[in-house]
Amino acid sequence: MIRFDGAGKRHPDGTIAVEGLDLDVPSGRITVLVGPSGCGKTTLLRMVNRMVEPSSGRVLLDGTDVAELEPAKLRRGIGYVIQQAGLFPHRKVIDNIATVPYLLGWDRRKARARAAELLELVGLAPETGKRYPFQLSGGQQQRVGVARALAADPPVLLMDEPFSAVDPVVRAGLQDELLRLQSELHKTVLFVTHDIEEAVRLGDQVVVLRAQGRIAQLADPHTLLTAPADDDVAAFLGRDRGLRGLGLRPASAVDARPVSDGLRYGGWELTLDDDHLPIGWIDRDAVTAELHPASGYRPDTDTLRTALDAAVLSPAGVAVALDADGRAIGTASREAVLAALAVPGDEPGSTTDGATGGR
Ligand SMILES: Nc1ncnc2c1ncn2[C@@H]1O[C@H](COP(=O)(O)OP(=O)(O)OP(=O)(O)O)[C@@H](O)[C@H]1O
Repeated sequence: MIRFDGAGKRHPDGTIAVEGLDLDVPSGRITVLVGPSGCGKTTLLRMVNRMVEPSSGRVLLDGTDVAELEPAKLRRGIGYVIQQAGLFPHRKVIDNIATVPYLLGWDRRKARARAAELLELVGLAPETGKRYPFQLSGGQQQRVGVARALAADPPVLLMDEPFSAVDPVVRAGLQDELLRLQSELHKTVLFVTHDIEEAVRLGDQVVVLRAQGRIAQLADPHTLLTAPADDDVAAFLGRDRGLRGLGLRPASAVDARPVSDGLRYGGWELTLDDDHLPIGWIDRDAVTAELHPASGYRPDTDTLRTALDAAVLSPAGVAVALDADGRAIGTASREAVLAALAVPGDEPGSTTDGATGGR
């Protein structure tokens, strides 16, 4: 775990970059620092690997004050990914990735074998390793940057706006990739962005900062979107924050009506075959028994967004909950899906565990 314990930074010219922050960054999770330009995000991130020394307070890594650790050694145990990847232009991709293993004194063959493994892990073809950074696209360079940060298998990853220099489509791909990697690797990730969309997509917890590194809110993405701490946070989250929450909440949160409780909604009836596979909706008042497509969602793997989409597309306004074999297990109206967006018992401004508040 990384702990900021009253960590502050006052520069010699008197600028207070960070006033003094208490924050716990839990192990094995992604914590995102988000906030307007100049609020101190990069300063906080760099305090962890001692690229910035706090002028007050401490930063603890698994209980040890990083100030007691030798910087070069500390940094070898912390992956660091920055905007534009920051690759060495004169070194082949494979050697860029192997930078830290070389520094750790691994022999060349072992270091390159590890780098080749990492190329694959971040979704790049083996031949990419032989190229120079300028021969890669921006998105590919960022992948190399991530691979390089992971080379010595550090438990901690610091990521400073790593995806902000690429276009939105590539960026979404890189975000997916990071989530996939994290589901395998379980690193302690501290991720800086000024993009709230990225923050709620990636963060297990999101720390919204105001000027001088003060915490405006610390919460999981869903709580943040549905219960912003105050008007400033709500404004920062944007007007469509409620809709964005749909993509974050699992469809299992919907209180679906079991198939055994009936398949009629007003004049519409869902027909199933003998195996409970949906055939379609029938308008019971219509003269002909025309079948209308039944759209469904998987409660175990989909989000509320998919469930709502299925409900909206259905002529009855009802989504069909399906099991892994496509059998109907329940039905959920638009209203039922939307009701799942509300978090019972959550008070506006509540924070998650691990928050120790700002000063
Ligand atoms: N060496 C320095 N001397 C004086 N002030 C500095 C120095 N480095 C940073 N600052 C100031 O500290 C504040 C925080 O900077 P920091 O780079 O941490 O912000 P940030 O939130 O990462 O910003 P951005 O999103 O624009 O990258 C800013 O006001 C910045 O101008």
